[in-house]
Amino acid sequence: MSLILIKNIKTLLQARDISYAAGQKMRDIGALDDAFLLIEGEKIADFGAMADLPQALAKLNLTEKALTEIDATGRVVSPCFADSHTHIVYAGSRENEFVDKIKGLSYEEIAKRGGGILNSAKRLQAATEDELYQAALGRVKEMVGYGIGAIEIKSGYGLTVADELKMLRVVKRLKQNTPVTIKSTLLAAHALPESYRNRREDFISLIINEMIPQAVAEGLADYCDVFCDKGFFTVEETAQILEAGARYGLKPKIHANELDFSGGIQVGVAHKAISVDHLECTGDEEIEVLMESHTMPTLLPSTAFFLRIPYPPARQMIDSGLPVAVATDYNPGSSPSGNMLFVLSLACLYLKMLPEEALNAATINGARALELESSLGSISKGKIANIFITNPISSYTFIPYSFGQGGQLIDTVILRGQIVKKSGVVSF
Ligand SMILES: N=CN[C@@H](CCC(=O)O)C(=O)O
Ligand SMILES: [Zn+2]
Repeated sequence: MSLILIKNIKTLLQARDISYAAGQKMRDIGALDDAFLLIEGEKIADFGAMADLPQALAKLNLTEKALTEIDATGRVVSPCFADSHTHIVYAGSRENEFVDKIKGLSYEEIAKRGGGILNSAKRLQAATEDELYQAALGRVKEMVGYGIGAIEIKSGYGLTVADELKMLRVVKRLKQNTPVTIKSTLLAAHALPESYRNRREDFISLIINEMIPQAVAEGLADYCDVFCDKGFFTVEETAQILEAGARYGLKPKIHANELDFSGGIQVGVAHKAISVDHLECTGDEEIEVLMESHTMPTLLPSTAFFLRIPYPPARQMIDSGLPVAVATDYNPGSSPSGNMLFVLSLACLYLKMLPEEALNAATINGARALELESSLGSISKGKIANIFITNPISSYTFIPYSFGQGGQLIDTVILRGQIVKKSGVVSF
């Protein structure tokens, strides 16, 4: 079995067994200075202070094992980020809408003119599964370069039975062919197709009677999602779809309260959603509902940045005792970037989160928003060894501080105990 020893680590983050961090506890990032980390096979075997390394090594039979040593002097080592909300299976970009937006059109106005999600749907329907797979694989590699080791990927640009399944088959291939931990979500209720303009109920029936059963029969979906917001799907429609999903064993992770106080948070919590995501329009009432739930509030600051809409009240949420996760929402319309490092900077600057809170939100809380907290998100013995090593930096606060960095901040990424990024190059 392979053995990797990372030694002389300047600071090891999340060095503890934890399943999520909420409220005041988000200020603690479990930092251990002058540390080592031992990886055996796919898993974290041990970690601790450098002073304790000889004892840890004595416990291992080194003569039988090939040992790779990495000197992490001056570097920060962290569990990889878990990006719990993305739409990275898509065809073509939407920079023409970017220009419309600069000229003053809102997201909803662009959508009403046949732009937005319907524009991406047209392009996706014309693309082959292979073309979509190659493009999405490139995005997965790019995201690994930013230190991401787990990704949720949604459908929602297909909008026909065949095309939604085509998207989910691409996600299945990514699950099988990459070392990244991937979860897939059926988001058939992402936008109402033009052909259903005057018969919404027919589209809801199609989702309930065909898309959900077929996606589940092929083993293509882990979760079920609805864009519950003004101009998209109502609370009643959302409830109908989530109930149908539940009958087929799909738990909800939903888009809620991005464009309005839509009731999305309430309907998500009522249906025991694993997460409710976006939450730009959140007030006291919504926070109270979240406080009484196990649902992870998931914030997507690069979307608010790109759409120039108000940021969600993260400070109020955390100060009320809630946990929050952050994710990239990587998609061609509202967040054309999978750069979690930039998301951390936005979380600090505009969500007013402390660096420790932002790092918790992107690691252990992101893992929890994917139900992966028992195997990922912290440095605990027995968890899967998904970790990144930065270039030499002055402190972990440098990560969100140095905004606009590309993946060059991250020197090495290890996924399932294998080095997949070294000296800036991702390969798998
Ligand atoms: N808000 C809904 N869905 C995506 C945007 C999709 C698009 O504009 O293509 C989001 O999460 O931001
Ligand atoms: Zn989204």
